[in-house]
Amino acid sequence: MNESQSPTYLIYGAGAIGSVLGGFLHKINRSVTFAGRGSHLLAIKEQGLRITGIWGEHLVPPEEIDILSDPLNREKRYSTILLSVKSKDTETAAREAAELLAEDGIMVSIQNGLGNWETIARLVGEKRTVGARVIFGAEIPVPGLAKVTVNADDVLLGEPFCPVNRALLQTLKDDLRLSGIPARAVSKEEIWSALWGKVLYNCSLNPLGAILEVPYGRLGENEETRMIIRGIIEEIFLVCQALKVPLPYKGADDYYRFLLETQLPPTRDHRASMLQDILAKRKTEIEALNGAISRLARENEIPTPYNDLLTLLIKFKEKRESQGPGPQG
Ligand SMILES: NC(=O)C1=CN([C@@H]2O[C@H](COP(=O)(O)OP(=O)(O)OC[C@H]3O[C@@H](n4cnc5c(N)ncnc54)[C@H](OP(=O)(O)O)[C@@H]3O)[C@@H](O)[C@H]2O)C=CC1
Ligand SMILES: CC(C)(CO)C(=O)C(=O)O
Repeated sequence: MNESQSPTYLIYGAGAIGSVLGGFLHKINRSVTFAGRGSHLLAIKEQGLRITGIWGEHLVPPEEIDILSDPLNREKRYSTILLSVKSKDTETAAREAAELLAEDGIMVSIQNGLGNWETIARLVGEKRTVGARVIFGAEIPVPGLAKVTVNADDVLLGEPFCPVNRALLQTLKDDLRLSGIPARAVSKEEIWSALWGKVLYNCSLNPLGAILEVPYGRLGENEETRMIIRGIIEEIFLVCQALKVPLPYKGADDYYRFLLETQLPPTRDHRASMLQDILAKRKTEIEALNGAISRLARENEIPTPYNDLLTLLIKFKEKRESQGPGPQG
């Protein structure tokens, strides 16, 4: 991007997080195109996109909603693609979006879990791949409405593999901040460390929240769930040690305290995205979270019974929700 050009944003996966990011970028008059599917996309096309919650109200009226399905939009090449699909859809969505990415553009993974950055890099090249750590919460309570529920820290952006188009990366960070979303650009080491830090957080809370069907806060209040959380964390630290992953915490004890005392309080009322997936009968991101930990642990001969069990229970719940409870309930 040269000085005179403005970024062109494509939100690939206009669900909860993508709608909030796209809606906020629209608020500061950036060029934003939405790619999505289902009832939410239909609703924003017909009635516009409404954003509500802790960061205030905003409406993108229907006449200002730019949807990728417009044939002219499919001819365009976008400078900055924000990939905001669930991890199970990364391969397909990134492959589709790769066709629309400018040669010197960036594709930013706005996702939780392990493996997404590598998949994107395989499809668009390491020089166009950017990682993000997002730790604000968003939901779609009804189609057409995106609600910002909680915020635990700034959005972090960084180059996971090698230098990318830095002007675009800086512009994205500046645009997010200008729009009202706290964001920072960080080094390669910090973005990996932040991704794994978020994996620790999601692995500790999401499957338990989804299995027990309670908000995050309840998991920290009960001795039983705290014991399980501790087991999950200790196993992930063993895997990180074996893989030499630079975690932003000194050890399992240190992180356990940080989770309970610092990270949990501002997100106490949040229902894990994994719980929202189960309730909506969607597949979860367990394979990119505890499932990925179990796989990496097996490769390194590390026993991870807590992560293995939670992965199996979530898979059972996914099937039960999609196939129905059966005669015994
Ligand atoms: N929601 C949250 O609070 C947070 C989420 N995250 C992470 O952000 C990522 C996105 O999560 P979230 O916004 O909740 O997910 P959503 O399911 O709300 O949004 C993803 C959207 O992308 C659509 N989609 C999937 N594949 C394609 C495709 N090939 N083409 C077009 N649209 C597609 C989905 O449609 P369909 O539903 O039909 O599959 C869905 O509408 C995840 O990795 C999540 O872990 C991170 C922090 C917080
Ligand atoms: C919303 C958030 C950031 C929890 O704070 C999350 O990561 C999730 O629900 O999976």
